[in-house]
Amino acid sequence: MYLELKNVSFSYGDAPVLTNISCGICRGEITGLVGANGAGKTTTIYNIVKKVQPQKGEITIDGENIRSLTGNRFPVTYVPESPLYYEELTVIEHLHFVKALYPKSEASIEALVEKLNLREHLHKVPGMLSKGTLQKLMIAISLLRQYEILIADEPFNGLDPKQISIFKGILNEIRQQNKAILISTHLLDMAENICDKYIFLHGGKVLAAGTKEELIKKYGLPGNSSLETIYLSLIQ
Ligand SMILES: Nc1ncnc2c1ncn2[C@@H]1O[C@H](COP(=O)(O)OP(=O)(O)OP(=O)(O)O)[C@@H](O)[C@H]1O
Repeated sequence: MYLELKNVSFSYGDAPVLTNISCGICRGEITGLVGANGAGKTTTIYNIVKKVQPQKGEITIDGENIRSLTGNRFPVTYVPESPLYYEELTVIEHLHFVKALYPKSEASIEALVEKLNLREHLHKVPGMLSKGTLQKLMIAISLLRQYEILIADEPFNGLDPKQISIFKGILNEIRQQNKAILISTHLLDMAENICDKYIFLHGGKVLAAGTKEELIKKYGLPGNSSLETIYLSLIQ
């Protein structure tokens, strides 16, 4: 595993949210972090992107604790669930700002603007953007950083079918570059459509993890079971 969570537990105050989470993601794969509302997907991501710290356990990348990977040595980029931006900067100013922070990143502003159909919005501030266009700005920003791991929290929120298809194409390119991808979603058909592996979170615990075929075999389910069938049979 490239990124690994080992027995991670986390509470907000006294309320335990994650209990002994152990799982990981590999390079060259898209892993779906799947679970119901409140299962702990965003909190797991917050622990990985260092927004919060686990009270127990550790998170490693290539065997090294993420606490010791500071600055540009921390190879994670992140698409947040709720957009984060500067009210006063336009779309193009956001892109130049992030690009300036990561001068060694090979991503090109021009290519991303083209790919994500952002050209007509370049001189607008975030308050003037639709939800989907704001989400595309968040995706563009995340891809401008230098990274080996892309983490996206409910990235399909607000995207129309064409933009979902474009984003799926981008994810495939990133997978081909042998980078690791973790996507959180409660949309099981979407996860089944794009992910190589799954981590099922339920009540702050890992219920099961693996490829669809591994899960079907492990739990003795019919060979043609959908991800939804697998998930529903496991949470019962
Ligand atoms: N800042 C916070 N303070 C206290 N409890 C929180 C906080 N943030 C989240 N929680 C609680 O932690 C649990 C897990 O929330 P989390 O947002 O990680 O779940 P999720 O799987 O991402 O859900 P969703 O699909 O609705 O985004 C929930 O019970 C939630 O109420």
